[in-house]
Amino acid sequence: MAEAVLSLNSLRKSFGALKATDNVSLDVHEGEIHALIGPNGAGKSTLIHQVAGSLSPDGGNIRFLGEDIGALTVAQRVRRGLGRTFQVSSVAPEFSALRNVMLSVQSTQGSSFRFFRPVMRDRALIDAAMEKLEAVDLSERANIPAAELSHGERRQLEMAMALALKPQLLLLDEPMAGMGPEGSRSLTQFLDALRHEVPILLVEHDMEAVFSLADRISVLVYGRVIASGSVEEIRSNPDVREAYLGEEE
Ligand SMILES: Nc1ncnc2c1ncn2[C@@H]1O[C@H](COP(=O)(O)OP(=O)(O)OP(=O)(O)O)[C@@H](O)[C@H]1O
Repeated sequence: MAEAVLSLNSLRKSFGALKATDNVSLDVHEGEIHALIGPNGAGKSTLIHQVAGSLSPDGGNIRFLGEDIGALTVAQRVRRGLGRTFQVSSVAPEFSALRNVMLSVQSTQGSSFRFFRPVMRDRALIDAAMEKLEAVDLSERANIPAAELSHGERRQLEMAMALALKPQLLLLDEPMAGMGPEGSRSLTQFLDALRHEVPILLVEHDMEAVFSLADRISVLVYGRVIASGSVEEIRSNPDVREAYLGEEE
């Protein structure tokens, strides 16, 4: 099997006596959605922050595209192709949706656009940004200031901005949160297709979405992975039912 796009090996992180990440190993391969689930406080966000680079692990390592990225900053990881829909791709509320995505596209272009005339540069940027807005079904709202978008539309915009950075992997921390049923359904469809372009590490509380999307699921409880496997394996695992799913049924 080809090397994983992302692999976490024996990752550890404590806050005082609390082991928020307790020897976690997991990986994400090309073409897959690996979902990370677990009760509140299990350590999902803490893990995502370590991968993104906003939190340093106490031990273990993180390999991304064959490279140990543990010493890299958040921005360096983004430039390597580690994408996400929070924090880094922060939306400028006064700018239109289009302008926000153009800024993301521009940040991947380096200095190459300087050699074009300004109008040409804008045309190319606009086309590239519109393509991303179309991908997330937001092109009709391209000229609306981000501040005037609905919650769901804003999440679509964040996704377009993340995709504009040409990620090799996407970290999604609760993308369904605050979406209505229709928004969740259309985002589920979108992610279903997106996995073939970019693999995804998905933290999500919406079990319907997780069970319909995940190729693999890892279950985190008190910082430890207590089970990892296919949707069916996780659904039928007695430890998982007791520790987690049972409380919802
Ligand atoms: N900066 C911090 N300092 C101290 N404790 C922290 C810090 N960040 C998280 N924790 C603790 O670490 C544990 C894991 O928290 P984390 O937010 O990663 O869980 P989670 O699985 O993402 O929860 P949720 O599903 O509610 O978002 C919790 O007990 C939390 O209180």
